[in-house]
Amino acid sequence: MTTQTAPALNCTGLSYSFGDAKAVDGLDLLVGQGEVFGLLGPNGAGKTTTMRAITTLLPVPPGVIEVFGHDAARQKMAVRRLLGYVPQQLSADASLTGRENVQLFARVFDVPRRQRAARVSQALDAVGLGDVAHRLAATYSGGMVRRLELAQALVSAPRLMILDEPTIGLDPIARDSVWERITEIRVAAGMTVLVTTHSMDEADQRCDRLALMHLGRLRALGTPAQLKNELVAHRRESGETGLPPPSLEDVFRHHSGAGLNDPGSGSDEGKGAFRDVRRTRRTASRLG
Ligand SMILES: Nc1ncnc2c1ncn2[C@@H]1O[C@H](COP(=O)(O)OP(=O)(O)OP(=O)(O)O)[C@@H](O)[C@H]1O
Repeated sequence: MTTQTAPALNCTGLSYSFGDAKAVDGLDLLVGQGEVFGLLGPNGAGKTTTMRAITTLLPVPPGVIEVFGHDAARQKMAVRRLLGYVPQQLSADASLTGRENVQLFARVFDVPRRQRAARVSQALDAVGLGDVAHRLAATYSGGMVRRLELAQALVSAPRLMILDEPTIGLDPIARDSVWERITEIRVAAGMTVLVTTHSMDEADQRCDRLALMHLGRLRALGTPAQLKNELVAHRRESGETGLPPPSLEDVFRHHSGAGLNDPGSGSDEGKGAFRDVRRTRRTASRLG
């Protein structure tokens, strides 16, 4: 299989533990080229751990993760060259201008020196920051910072873009603006997108397929419509009648026993609380 025909991502039996705690437990995932694939689940489900393993930031054994046919353990650098990653944490430097932030990533990702200036400008234009690239990132709004982080990841022309909660803490207009840019770039560059979100609307409207994780395991997989239809069928078989058509939120409550925004559930109870505070603070400082 060549990198042109291989799936963007093939994950087979991915497991990862922090000490005795299993964060990911035997996950299988196949993401086709060009898909926008949503990884969903309550806090602590294992989504970020999965993404970090795919980016080669966490060690995995050979034969577990392949990116466009390249083994993440054996061909780490080849995999890294194919990826763009926008982590949850702030990755832009407030004391640099927008352009300097993207230039920094161009150097880190070893974009050839002669192409650098053009690639930096292209990435900034692609996220709609070309005109404000001379301004310090400290003066950007939360949505602009997120778009700047997208530009940082884009400058290496990745074939698989990994976005960990790209719209967290943004207002609806900024969210739409971030997604519009992601969609435009994806179509123009034929990029595959793997994204986590806690927003039901985003998952429903923006993702081609979704995987629901809970406590490190895959609980459901399909298009948003398929997942809702499966719940309709389940309700029919169990004699639950008179309910309105299920939303994605209902689907996730069904599979995980909690809504996507509930901090933890079942044996994971309470694990999300501190993380939510940290996240809110991060977002506040980003906006402030
Ligand atoms: N560095 C770490 N050290 C110890 N445990 C960790 C570490 N990172 C994650 N975990 C644990 O692994 C599990 C999965 O965490 P992970 O961050 O992958 O979940 P998540 O689905 O991304 O959650 P969220 O939606 O809150 O980002 C959780 O129980 C978490 O507490």
